[in-house]
Amino acid sequence: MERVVLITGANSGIGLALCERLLTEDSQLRLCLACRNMQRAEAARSALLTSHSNAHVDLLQLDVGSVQSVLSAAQEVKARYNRIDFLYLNAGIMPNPQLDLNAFFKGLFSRNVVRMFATAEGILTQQDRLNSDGLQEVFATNLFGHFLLIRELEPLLSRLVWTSSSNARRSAFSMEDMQHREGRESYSSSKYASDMLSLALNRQKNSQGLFSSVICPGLVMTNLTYGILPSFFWTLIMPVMWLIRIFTNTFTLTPHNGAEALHWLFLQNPESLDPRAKYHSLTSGLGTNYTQPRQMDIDEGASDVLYSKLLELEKEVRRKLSEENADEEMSAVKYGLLTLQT
Ligand SMILES: NC(=O)C1=CN([C@@H]2O[C@H](COP(=O)(O)OP(=O)(O)OC[C@H]3O[C@@H](n4cnc5c(N)ncnc54)[C@H](OP(=O)(O)O)[C@@H]3O)[C@@H](O)[C@H]2O)C=CC1
Ligand SMILES: CC(C)CCC[C@@H](C)[C@H]1CC[C@H]2C3=C(CC[C@]12C)[C@@]1(C)CCC(=O)[C@@H](C)[C@@H]1CC3
Repeated sequence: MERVVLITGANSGIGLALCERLLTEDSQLRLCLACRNMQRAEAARSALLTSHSNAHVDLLQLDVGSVQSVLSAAQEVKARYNRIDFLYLNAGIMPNPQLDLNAFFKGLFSRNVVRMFATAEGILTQQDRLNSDGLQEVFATNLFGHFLLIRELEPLLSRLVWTSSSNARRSAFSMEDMQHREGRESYSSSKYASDMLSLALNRQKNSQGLFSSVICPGLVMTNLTYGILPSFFWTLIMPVMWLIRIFTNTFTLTPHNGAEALHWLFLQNPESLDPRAKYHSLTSGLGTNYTQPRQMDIDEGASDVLYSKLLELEKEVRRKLSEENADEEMSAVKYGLLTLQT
């Protein structure tokens, strides 16, 4: 039977590389590229069809950062497919990243240098903002939109794979401020929250046949990293990066290498996976790719609390949306009556 794989943020970087790798693995797959920008989605589809001319590649308009868009896209998915074999929750943003050069140079001469290169701990901050749904943009995109999509598609789903990050850190996340309104590490917080949510989903849903995993692709040259330093700079220092790769196998560098763990999970039996592990894409100094599980720093109790808080927020957001829709209908009726009278 034809398997259906839906990938969010599939038009560039790691998501697009994953599409290439999955089509090479199984040319009979039906891929659904869920993207916010249809022009970029079309370009990605054309690129995939150039290398896999008989591939089945569908497009879906989805802005994971918008509640309305997620709900409409979910309706469309339910109309199109009976089931989704794999849902890759890959779309992600890191807006206005700022590198603390002082901390970076201090870190270079500290015992934590390898850890700094692997996780960017202590050297990277972001500036977040509210979106039109009144949610913090990074939280909405990296976590909540995906949560809502899962909730909408649940009966169709069996495997979930989150593109998380080794930048996810417990100390960046606060249960009292899960959207990270206060701090300047919204990316780290959202990725830690996705790790927790994955564990909670496994705890709640494994018995119903739904399995969730998280991966870290390593440091990869994509639009996301070109937002931190310009692409010409990365190209300039590439020899240094290859050198660093000898000491930290987390410098996977290319989207193809970064997609290693995403591809590896596609080939695994879900029962054999560890719900508390993050699966890391790694590349050795000689350029060999492999996947390695590493334990996550997560409490089961806390992950359940986050799950309940997300359910509460979902209720609130849905109520707000239906009130807005009712208001709009009311003004349309009033406007209709007015035009009838005049
Ligand atoms: N690059 C790296 O070193 C690392 C990346 N990651 C994670 O990997 C994932 C993929 O990122 P990467 O490939 O690096 O970067 P890219 O910027 O190339 O890819 C991100 C993808 O997400 C899409 N996207 C962003 N916001 C939305 C939205 N609101 N709705 C729908 N799609 C959206 C982008 O679409 P558009 O083109 O329209 O912007 C793009 O296709 C992210 O979750 C990122 O956090 C994790 C660790 C390291
Ligand atoms: C190597 C160069 C001489 C200097 C590069 C310094 C920094 C720009 C990088 C060092 C560690 C990097 C890193 C990320 C971004 C760029 C660095 C801070 C990430 C935060 C990118 C997104 C992720 O999700 C993480 C896994 C990356 C961790 C390492």
